[in-house]
Amino acid sequence: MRTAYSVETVRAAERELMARLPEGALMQRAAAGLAAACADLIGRVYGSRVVLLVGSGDNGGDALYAGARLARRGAAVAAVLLAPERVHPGGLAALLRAGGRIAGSGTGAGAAASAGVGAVEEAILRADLVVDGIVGIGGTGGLRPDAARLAACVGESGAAVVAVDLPSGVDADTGEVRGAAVRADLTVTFGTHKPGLLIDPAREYAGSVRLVDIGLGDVLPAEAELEALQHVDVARLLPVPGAESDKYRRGVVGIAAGSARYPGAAVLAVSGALRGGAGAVRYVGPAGDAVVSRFPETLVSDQGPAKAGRVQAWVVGPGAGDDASTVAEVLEADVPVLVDADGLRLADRDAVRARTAPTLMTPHAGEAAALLGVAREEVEGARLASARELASRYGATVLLKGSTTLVADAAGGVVRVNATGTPWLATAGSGDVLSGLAGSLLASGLSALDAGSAAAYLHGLAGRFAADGAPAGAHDVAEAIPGAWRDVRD
Ligand SMILES: NC(=O)C1=CN([C@@H]2O[C@H](COP(=O)(O)OP(=O)(O)OC[C@H]3O[C@@H](n4cnc5c(N)ncnc54)[C@H](OP(=O)(O)O)[C@@H]3O)[C@@H](O)[C@H]2O)[C@@H](O)CC1
Ligand SMILES: Nc1ncnc2c1ncn2[C@@H]1O[C@H](COP(=O)(O)OP(=O)(O)O)[C@@H](O)[C@H]1O
Ligand SMILES: [K+]
Repeated sequence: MRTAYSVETVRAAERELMARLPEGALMQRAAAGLAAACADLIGRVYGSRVVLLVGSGDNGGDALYAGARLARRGAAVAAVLLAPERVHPGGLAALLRAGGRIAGSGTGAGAAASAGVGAVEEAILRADLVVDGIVGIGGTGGLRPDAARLAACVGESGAAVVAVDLPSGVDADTGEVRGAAVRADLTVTFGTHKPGLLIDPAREYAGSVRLVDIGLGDVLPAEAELEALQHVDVARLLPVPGAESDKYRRGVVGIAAGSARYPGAAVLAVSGALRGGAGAVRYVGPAGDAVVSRFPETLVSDQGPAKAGRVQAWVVGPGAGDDASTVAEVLEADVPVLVDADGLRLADRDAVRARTAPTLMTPHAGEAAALLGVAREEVEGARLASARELASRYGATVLLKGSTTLVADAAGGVVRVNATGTPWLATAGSGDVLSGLAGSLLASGLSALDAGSAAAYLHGLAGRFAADGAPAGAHDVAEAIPGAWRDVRD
């Protein structure tokens, strides 16, 4: 499991750890890891041109100490000081001792970045490596103008960019980016991931992320704010039939989807459900012929959901058009229900809130925006807050789809994030496959949080396998699910 902790939690853990260690020890651990990661990234340190962007906090201190290590290995290191009068004194002294200099000064100590704006920009543009130590977890609000200008200049440079702890300008706790931010090739983060490193849009600014162990793990609480399942975690969740299994024990998933206008949505939801581990897939709705001709193993009912027979979880909504009564009927069932697509629009909020069995809602950003009464961009810019808010309003588990998929429970607690997907998944019908898959996992007994996050994981992986660098249709994604499943279990 990859976990991420909020700034508040990190601060508390940091205090506890610092009290046990000699002063400065944590920063030395951080700087050592940072310098090693920089060296790995650029390959050859000796003779390389390194520019440090140094804010007045400890993030800048990390950059300076790491810069000193690189200077000792023969790099030409120049520090751009955003607030020279408040720079980390020990870090600056270490850099100067190691032969580094202050950018814009030409000679060494004493001059400020403001002494030569042109020189600073030129240094950034000519650098092999830029180390962004402007601001880390101490950042608040969007970058201030001086810092924003530097971030823009970094964007124009061909240098490799390493962010210290976080790319400056992104919100550590939420993944929101307001205004300018540094775009990094690599982010070297200390002690634990921060939620922002795993959630778009900030995740995109971070590049690849390397975690440096500074000993914080021992003092962090058991429950994180955010967690990302890995192969082993998903493998543990996936239902595997035993010797005594039969199709009912494995779970029956009911799919109430499709319409005369959109029969394909029913077929795709069934295609996902058949690969989700349930023992049987039952279909109710007007697309029975289309479903059976593609998947003869489906149990098709011409009755409504209430009379369709035994079902351990329902999926309702994909391609449902305006069939509000089926959505209402499914919501009355005392089994887990997944509500997707048109179902999200048609579901009565009070009916969802009144349910006692789990409900899993699976909106994309546009659907979530409509439910929250805000613009789509607002949801895309603040995914974590949006998923949590929706979960709380509906008293349901919410899986917010997109480049990073989030799954949040109504009661709060840890939020799961999934990043196995690929932009190739942005293709019509791939969400229908996901809802069938997640519904199937619900039917086999997983909680809404586990079913949603395991389904998102498999679906993302299947998308990668199906696309493999070329466009794939939603049905290709469904067909790649068994391969994803095997990959996870291996
Ligand atoms: N946690 C750990 O265990 C360890 C943490 N370590 C490191 O410490 C870092 C945290 O250091 P920190 O607390 O000194 O804060 P930091 O991120 O440098 O920011 C404060 C500075 O930023 C400024 N500033 C604020 N907002 C801004 C904005 N929008 N735009 C521009 N500037 C802005 C703010 O200015 P001020 O408000 O004071 O004027 C102040 O100068 C952490 O990220 C990690 O790198 C490691 O060394 C070891 C272990
Ligand atoms: N840029 C992206 N990167 C990764 N996954 C994506 C991206 N865009 C969409 N997806 C995934 O593709 C699926 C699309 O679902 P959805 O928007 O409901 O499509 P549809 O309604 O056509 O079925 C979701 O699983 C979503 O997470
Ligand atoms: K930074």
